[in-house]
Amino acid sequence: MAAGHALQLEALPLEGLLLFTPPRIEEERGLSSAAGLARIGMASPFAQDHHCLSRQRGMVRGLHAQVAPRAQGKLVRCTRGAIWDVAVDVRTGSPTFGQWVGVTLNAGNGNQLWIPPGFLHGFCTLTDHTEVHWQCTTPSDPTCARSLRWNDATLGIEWPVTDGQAIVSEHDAAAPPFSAVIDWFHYA
Ligand SMILES: Cc1cn([C@H]2C[C@H](O)[C@@H](COP(=O)(O)OP(=O)(O)O[C@H]3O[C@@H](C)C(=O)[C@@H](O)[C@H]3O)O2)c(=O)[nH]c1=O
Repeated sequence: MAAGHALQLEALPLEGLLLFTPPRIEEERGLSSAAGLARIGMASPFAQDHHCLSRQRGMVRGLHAQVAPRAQGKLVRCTRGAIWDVAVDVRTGSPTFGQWVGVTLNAGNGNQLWIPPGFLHGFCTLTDHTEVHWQCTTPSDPTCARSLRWNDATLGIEWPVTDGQAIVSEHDAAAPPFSAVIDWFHYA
């Protein structure tokens, strides 16, 4: 990538969350963008790739995490449309336990959210036909999967949809409340 087009990196208010904006070179054929965690001294330990399509605006997926021995970090990007992407700190002992951060990820600027193990993840589509891609540090393992109700009042997440507008899966609608989070992760 040409000099002067650096990867932008923003540390978000909850320790461990990082927002990347890779450089994008616009040229006559379209654009080119390259980013590598190695550029900022992080290993790139991804074990699995996911790609999902949400047909409608206002679809909420989450909140999801995987616990040990398959605790999972994720690097999330939106490759078509836009999402409101949310991470919740559920590391027991963390000074920000129960706090959340939300960012808009969109295909236009290619920004990416790094969510380390210890956070729940969820998103709401802001456009129809939204595609999201994420890389995970561990393979999916249903025995380690944990969910929390996306609209739990204790968390107070500001979603761009009301409870009545949101389109959620049966599984996510039946997820337990915040009080179910008991020692899923430990703050180191
Ligand atoms: C995650 C996963 C799903 N599937 C299948 C199961 C199901 O038929 C379909 C959709 O699965 P889910 O309902 O779990 O998909 P979804 O609700 O999109 O789950 C995702 O939500 C976001 C917020 C995350 O953070 C992700 O890690 C993941 O948990 O894909 C697999 O076959 N392998 C996998 O590894």
